[in-house]
Amino acid sequence: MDTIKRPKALMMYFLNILSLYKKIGSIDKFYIVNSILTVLIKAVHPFNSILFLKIIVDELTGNSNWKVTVGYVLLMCILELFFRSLSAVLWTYELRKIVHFKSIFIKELNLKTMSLSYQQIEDPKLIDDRHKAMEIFYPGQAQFMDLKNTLIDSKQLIAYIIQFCGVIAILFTLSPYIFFILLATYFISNLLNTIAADKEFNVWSLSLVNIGRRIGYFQELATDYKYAKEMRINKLGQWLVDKIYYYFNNMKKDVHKAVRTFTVISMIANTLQILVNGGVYFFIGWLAYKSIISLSEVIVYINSLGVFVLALLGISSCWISLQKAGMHLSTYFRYLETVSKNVIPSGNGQNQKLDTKEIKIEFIDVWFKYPGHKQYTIKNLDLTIYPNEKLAIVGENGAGKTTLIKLLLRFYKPTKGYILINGMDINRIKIEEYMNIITAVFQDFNTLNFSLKENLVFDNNYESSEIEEILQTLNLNNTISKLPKGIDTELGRLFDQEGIELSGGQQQKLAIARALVKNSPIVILDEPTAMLSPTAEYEIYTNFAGLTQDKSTIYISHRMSSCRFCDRIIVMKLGEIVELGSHDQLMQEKGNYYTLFMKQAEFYNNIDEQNSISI
Ligand SMILES: Nc1ncnc2c1ncn2[C@@H]1O[C@H](COP(=O)(O)OP(=O)(O)OP(=O)(O)O)[C@@H](O)[C@H]1O
Repeated sequence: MDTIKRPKALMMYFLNILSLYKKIGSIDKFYIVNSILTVLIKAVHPFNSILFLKIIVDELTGNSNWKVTVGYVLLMCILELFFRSLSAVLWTYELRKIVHFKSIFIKELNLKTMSLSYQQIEDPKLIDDRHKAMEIFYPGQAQFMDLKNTLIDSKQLIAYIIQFCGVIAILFTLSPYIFFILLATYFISNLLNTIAADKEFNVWSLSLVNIGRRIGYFQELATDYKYAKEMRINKLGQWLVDKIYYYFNNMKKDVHKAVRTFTVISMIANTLQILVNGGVYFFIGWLAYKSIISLSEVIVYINSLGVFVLALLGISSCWISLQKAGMHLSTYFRYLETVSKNVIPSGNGQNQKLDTKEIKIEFIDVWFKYPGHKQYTIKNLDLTIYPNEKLAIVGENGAGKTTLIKLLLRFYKPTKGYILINGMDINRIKIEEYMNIITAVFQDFNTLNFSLKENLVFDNNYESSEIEEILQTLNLNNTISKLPKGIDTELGRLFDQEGIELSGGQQQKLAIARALVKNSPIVILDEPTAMLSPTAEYEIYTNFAGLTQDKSTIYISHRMSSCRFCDRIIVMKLGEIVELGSHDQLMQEKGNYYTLFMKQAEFYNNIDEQNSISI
């Protein structure tokens, strides 16, 4: 839970903003020069009129030389033009660069997220950190911080402090007492505003970010095409709209709470400032009335007081927004520093070369429980998958089949035991290299709103003949060749009216084709064929076996008949292997496999009799 603890926290926020500038400086040094110039121009600008007005009034009330007076007026205007033009140029550069930095930072954040292990991206703490880190670039419901405002406010703060010091020096010459009263007012009102901002920020950070995420999610459910079917079939429209409304109401309450405290405290601070400023104006007037100060001095003091008030307000609002930004940047930097669990500690067999010609996979006494769970999902598992073997895994729902695959894919590490490939612990192989030797298609595979070709190869280059052969084997080539743009046709109509919607079965074939195009020596199919008819599944698996002759393949299917072509079949129950052998062996044993197989055969035979559908 992030709450502000001073003064250590303030120092940390300050250092965070400094780190942000350091990071930006490493991308573009000139931006730092631009920032320094911006601060100087902004700091000095108000003194142009203060100084020249005094000189002009002195001239008018003294020598009264109109030529000199006009000269001063012209000089003041030229300097004013110079300050404004330079500010505009610096501002344009600033805005242009902020877009550039945003794109670099978002890229960095995305790469960081992609580099994290599967287990890490499931961690709610990390999900929260990522969400807050992204908010820097896309300020959402929670309105935490915006990169643009942070960069601008940090420069403004320094400029206001310089202005403040300048006018304080001028006001000191008016009266040291006035100086101290103004200083005390500044500290008290700033303190009050900071307390108000803390309270407001805590409401935002502790409550609204979560509500904001929820609302975002419901919004997605209501508008995203992929949920449209469920929403309509189950008539979820009103239910969802009510939920969004409910959370907006909750948000409203928290916003009211935050804003009420902020308003009351700010009003006290502002009243204090107005009273003190009024007192000082009165004092200046009295000094002029008593002829203690001249007309030009009255103008200088009044202008200085105006700059003092603006600088004070500026310091206060920048200070508040920068505290939020500094705090938020802590999460941002923490997220960027999260070490991926995929990274192998140095000196741990890193960079060992793996012979990928013949792959032998060994599970040695593997036990696994999901993070935060007490029960083991995989128990006491010993298994060897021999080079080019076709292995099927069957078992009831929840038996641990997919979990076993997730361990082999390094989404999680075994709690106990080892998984070896050609004798090497898989967790010692570089993740990029590892992902080249293994591929998988899951039940919940995704097709993307890109072209069919991109869905197959992403950004890789493959020979067209290789892709053709695979598409032909999976019976997809006919469908694709009839399309006007062929393999370049976009999938889905989200971005292209001419895009196509594939049937569930065609999508599954596409996902399998994608895995085959990757040409990895280990291929896993975790029941991606559920939408296919038993005949189509059987055909695909048999053709698939032909395409993967020189690969180690693992199949998970609830259709026993589809596993018959495999060299061996393992039956899992409650995380353990309870049977292992070829189809014939297991049928002879008349154990779990036999029972499952016979039940399904009976079921399909009944259907067959009724509907003349054969498996
Ligand atoms: N991310 C997770 N966190 C916690 N528990 C999980 C997670 N994923 C799966 N489980 C649990 O682990 C057990 C095994 O799940 P798994 O998906 O491996 O089974 P399965 O044999 O593939 O089942 P199915 O045939 O239904 O796909 C189940 O009890 C499931 O609830």
